[in-house]
Amino acid sequence: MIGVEEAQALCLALIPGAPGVETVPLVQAAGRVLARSAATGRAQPPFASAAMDGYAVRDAELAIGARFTVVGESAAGHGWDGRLAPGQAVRIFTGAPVPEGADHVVIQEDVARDGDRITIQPNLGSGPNIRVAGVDFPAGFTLEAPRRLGPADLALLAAMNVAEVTVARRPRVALLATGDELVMPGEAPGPDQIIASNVFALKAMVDAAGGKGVILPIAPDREDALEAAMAEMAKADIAVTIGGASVGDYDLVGKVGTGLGMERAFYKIAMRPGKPLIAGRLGAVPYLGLPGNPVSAIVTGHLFLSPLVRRWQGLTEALPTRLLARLAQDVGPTGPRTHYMRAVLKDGVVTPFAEQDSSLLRVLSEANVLLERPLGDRPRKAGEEVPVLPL
Ligand SMILES: Nc1nc2c(c(=O)[nH]1)N[C@H]1C(S)=C(S)[C@@H](COP(=O)(O)OP(=O)(O)OC[C@H]3O[C@@H](n4cnc5c(N)ncnc54)[C@H](O)[C@@H]3O)O[C@H]1N2
Ligand code: MOO
Repeated sequence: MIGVEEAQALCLALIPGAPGVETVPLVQAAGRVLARSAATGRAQPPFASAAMDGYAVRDAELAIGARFTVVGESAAGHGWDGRLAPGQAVRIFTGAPVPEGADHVVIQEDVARDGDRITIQPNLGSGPNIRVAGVDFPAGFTLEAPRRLGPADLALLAAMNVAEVTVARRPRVALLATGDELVMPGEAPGPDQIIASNVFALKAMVDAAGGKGVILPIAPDREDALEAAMAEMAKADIAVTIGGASVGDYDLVGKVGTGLGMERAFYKIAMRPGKPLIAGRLGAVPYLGLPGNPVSAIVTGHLFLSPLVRRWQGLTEALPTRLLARLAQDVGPTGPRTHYMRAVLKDGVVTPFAEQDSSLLRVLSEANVLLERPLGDRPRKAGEEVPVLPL
């Protein structure tokens, strides 16, 4: 069995190359991955601008008790287009262009005004309260691709006067639950049946990673039906089956995949939960066969499927975030598989749940991190630093 890191590398290598792209207006670009770097011809601010409301003067003339004549006004959107002469001041407001000749904005709290005369008061601050042209970004600035566009990026692009951006297409991820025991929520289960659950988590994870999760009709444990459903999945950008990955007589996914010409990258990894994971290509499409146990499917989804969706969009940083936290309690040694324990992280301290069975959705829903216990690890004491993966 291969380790998690090696498996993740093999998995990411299944991605065909540069993503398909589309151009969208800025208002639709939140969360999308920038596929072409965006450049601007503008500087921001485009002119030296006031950072405070007050009076623009010459710095060299500033002194407590100094007097100036107010000769004009510069407001945001309406500058004053004269040139400041000695002894003159211009009334100025935040965001307004600083007039030529001025190099200091005295805030109005530091000034006494009488008609068109101002006198500098003893509480004079240091200034200069001016934002130089291009201090935010210069003309020619480029926001580099690839990059997931967050709220601040959208504001930055807008300030750059970029109205539309070229982003990676959202990959269509086909999610196929398999098993005679499954019905969809809202249907009437037979006495030996349960409700298909993990596909809903996986769709949410795919969507959050920037893809479009598509839940297909449940495939029964019959070779012909599974073959038809899996062949259909090869039309998606990423194909995922859930369940039927293990060694039971009705675990048919590997066999049917092989019959369809699946090129296998690996089968089984040294992790718990999630050992019977399959990865490969169905036709040209990256394929994952996730184990059926709800927690196993969701944990392997977090470690393998979400990264695949991110890498498909061209992101180089595709793997889950890993942080360090202190153990709340002693934990024992690990066995031959890296254990991803469901746990709660609070104030930098991580507490694993006592119950770790891979069928327990209620425990998973209480967890906010996976506590990563590397295979073959020694016992760890309360207070030791350990890696955690936020969920
Ligand atoms: N003899 C062995 N038995 C098992 C092994 C093994 O190595 N030797 N591995 C175990 C491990 S680890 C896992 S994980 C499971 C995974 O098996 P499968 O991927 O074949 O999953 P199924 O057998 O189809 O289902 C397992 C379990 O999960 C339920 N399930 C399946 N799909 C869904 C779904 N979409 N939503 C909710 N629940 C689902 C299914 O009813 C079973 O209870 O195999 C172990 N066995
Ligand atoms: O690894 Mo299975 O995924 O233990 O339940």
